Amino acid sequence: MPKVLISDKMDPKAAQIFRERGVEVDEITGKTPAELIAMIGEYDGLAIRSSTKVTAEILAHATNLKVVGRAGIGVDNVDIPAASAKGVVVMNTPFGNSITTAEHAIALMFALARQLPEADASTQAGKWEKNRFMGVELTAKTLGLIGAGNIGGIVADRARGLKMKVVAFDPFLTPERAVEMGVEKVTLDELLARADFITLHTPLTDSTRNILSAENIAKTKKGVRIINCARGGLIDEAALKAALDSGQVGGAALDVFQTEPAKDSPLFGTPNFVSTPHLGASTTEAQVNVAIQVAEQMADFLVSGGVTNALNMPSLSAEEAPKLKPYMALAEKLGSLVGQLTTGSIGRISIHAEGAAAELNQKPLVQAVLAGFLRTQTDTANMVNAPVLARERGIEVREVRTEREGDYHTLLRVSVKTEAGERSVAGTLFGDAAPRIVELFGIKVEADLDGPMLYVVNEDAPGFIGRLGTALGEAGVNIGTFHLGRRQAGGEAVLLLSVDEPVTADLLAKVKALPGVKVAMGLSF
Ligand SMILES: NC(=O)C1=CN([C@@H]2O[C@H](COP(=O)(O)OP(=O)(O)OC[C@H]3O[C@@H](n4cnc5c(N)ncnc54)[C@H](O)[C@@H]3O)[C@@H](O)[C@H]2O)C=CC1
Ligand SMILES: O=C(O)CCC(=O)C(=O)O
Repeated sequence: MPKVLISDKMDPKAAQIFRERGVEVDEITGKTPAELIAMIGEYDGLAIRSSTKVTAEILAHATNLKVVGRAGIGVDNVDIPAASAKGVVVMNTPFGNSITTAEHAIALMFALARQLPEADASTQAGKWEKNRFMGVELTAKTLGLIGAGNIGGIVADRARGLKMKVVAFDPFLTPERAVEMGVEKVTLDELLARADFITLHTPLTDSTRNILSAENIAKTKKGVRIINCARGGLIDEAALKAALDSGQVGGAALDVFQTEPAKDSPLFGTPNFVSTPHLGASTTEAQVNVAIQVAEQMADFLVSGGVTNALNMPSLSAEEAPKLKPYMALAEKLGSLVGQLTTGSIGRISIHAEGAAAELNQKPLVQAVLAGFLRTQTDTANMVNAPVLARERGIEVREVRTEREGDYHTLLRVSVKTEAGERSVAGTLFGDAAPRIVELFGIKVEADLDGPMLYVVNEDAPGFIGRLGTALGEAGVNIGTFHLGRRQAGGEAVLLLSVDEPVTADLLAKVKALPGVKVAMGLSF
């Protein structure tokens, strides 16, 4: 039974779903990195929010870990390259807390416009300072949206309901989507110059870090009010403090900080500064949503191989997964076969699906071929990191589909382009379940690829098989299965033999010494 650790506070629905779906679950929150390192080895899945930092060091000790599930959106607390290198799938729940977070941004905008926290503190202190707190209306003001994705889109919708004009800076926002959202797409400089309120809704990346730098804050309209419910690091906090002190910025509300938990900040106590402790996603509704979603996604993956909302794997529904399973095994074997039989650099790998195979989700098949192929070059290759490794090695990957059936009702062909030309292997499924290779470099064969194997190319001549059998017998090697194919009578023939022991260099030397042998290699699957 797979076992999951919930290491951050999560709605109890998550644990309930894991149990109902046959996944054992421990809820242990508030552990230090060292404590997590000590315990992570026993878990297949790790369900987190933003407190647990899934570092390369923790992943290095996660010997059984298959999936990290983030009950939320931002995954900047997960080292995704390190997870991918280990073959650990990283999932998030991209929509479960969007409305809640957008509402928090709107709440903070009102808090700034009417100085609600300060007015509340003053009133409760018995001061009744009616003349001190003069607010501004939101109606007809310009809201500058930096990042117009899911949350930005909801904020824009609510702001338009408040009769605000919304301008948006987002390099990936299409003009059509901007029209649909009712926002005006502008450059960053234009937004800075025009906005009365600025709200940030981008992930933290190299291109967004310090997007509100001292230089950009200086370009804003005097008295602008700034809201950040996305990620600390988008705003230069020292520059924000200086701009609040000088009055360039009329108010700022931060839900997120460069360093969290933010227990101390020069911003604390600054007039017109409002803060919340990363509460953007903290509503009952959002936490139930993300808890249910993360548990369902992780259970699907651990129990039936379904992949949803993964950041480092193509999606695969829980219904598709069992159907794809034997194809993935075939794809991986074909990739491995072609990798073991090819020497020299590979410029391109093409994966051609024919007949029933062409109707399937191709992405996981392609990744399985690449993983099988690359594992012949590096032990670290897996389904998750294979596309990145292929790209790093300059291998072009092509996908071709032909729905029409050929000789087989379903066929996968893997071709590699080398300096010596294009070579291909092909395989099918017998009874829709058992992978069989049916073509090897243009020669028809019919073989299962399993365990240690001996691959021989020889001139087709009477007596050869007997001599090979004798050589193997004399070396004490037992033959499991024996598959033979040839281009034409008397031409080039191919032999694939499964043997009970790995093929040794000694045995290969003996086989190579037999008359007519052109190639002899040991393979393993
Ligand atoms: N405070 C909280 O509790 C929460 C914070 N968040 C944060 O909110 C962020 C946004 O979430 P979603 O809207 O769901 O993400 P999203 O992926 O739907 O939208 C992000 C938008 O940022 C845009 N973008 C990327 N680079 C940009 C750049 N250099 N300049 C301007 N725009 C850029 C993208 O094109 C995209 O439209 C998340 O990355 C997460 O960090 C999310 C949920 C809760
Ligand atoms: O889980 C939380 O409270 C934080 C949510 C968040 O920051 C996110 O989903 O990106």
